[in-house]
Amino acid sequence: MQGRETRGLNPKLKKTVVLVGMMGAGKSAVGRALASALNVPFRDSDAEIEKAANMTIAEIFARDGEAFFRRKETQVIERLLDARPAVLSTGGGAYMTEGNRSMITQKGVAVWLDADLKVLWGRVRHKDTRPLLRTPDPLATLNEIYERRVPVYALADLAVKSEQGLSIDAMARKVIETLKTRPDVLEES
Ligand SMILES: Nc1ncnc2c1ncn2[C@@H]1O[C@H](COP(=O)(O)OP(=O)(O)OP(=O)(O)O)[C@@H](O)[C@H]1O
Ligand SMILES: O=C(O)C1=C[C@@H](O)[C@@H](O)[C@H](O)C1
Ligand SMILES: [Mg+2]
Repeated sequence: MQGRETRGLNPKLKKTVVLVGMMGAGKSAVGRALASALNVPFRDSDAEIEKAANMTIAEIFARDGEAFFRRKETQVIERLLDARPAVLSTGGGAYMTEGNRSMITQKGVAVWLDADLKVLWGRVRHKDTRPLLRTPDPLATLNEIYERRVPVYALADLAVKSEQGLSIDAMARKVIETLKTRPDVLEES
């Protein structure tokens, strides 16, 4: 997406934008559109872990457990933060660890994609790929995870509200507008 906001302006990304938030917030989908608009690489920690293991996340959780997955997630995020500025979408649980949070804010900028429970459920309910939601009552589980995590996501450097009906490209444009408030992150030239 090379939108009106970026065409001809050539904004320069100086730090990696790390998207954090709940499952279904749009970190992967919006992250891809954002990277394309800013003309920087797109990385996704979940996809990197799956590629390295040659297994899906559900398979990794089942075979090696969540603690193993979390260790891999931290390693992948650390490696990707040391590369040139990019858009990095994280898994929904990555921002819960204090070590991950401080590493992200030190080397990049954390942007919380803040969607409410109804929007999230509408996006994740038809998919069986998220092991944490494989419970007898996945909506109740999503609600519990949401209540527990929201205060932590709120610690992110920046937040962008994801409203119902806002397209992926529109959301990426909204993130760019928010990044423009931080010239140390996005320099307009
Ligand atoms: N703004 C949006 N408008 C419409 N659909 C969206 C929007 N954002 C995301 N989606 C859709 O919702 C689904 C979940 O989005 P996505 O996979 O990007 O979430 P995520 O935050 O990466 O979740 P996870 O933490 O599980 O990786 C996808 O099908 C995606 O296309
Ligand atoms: O919210 C979570 O803890 C998760 C979200 C996904 O992105 C994956 O990282 C995995 O399914 C765990
Ligand atoms: Mg994702």
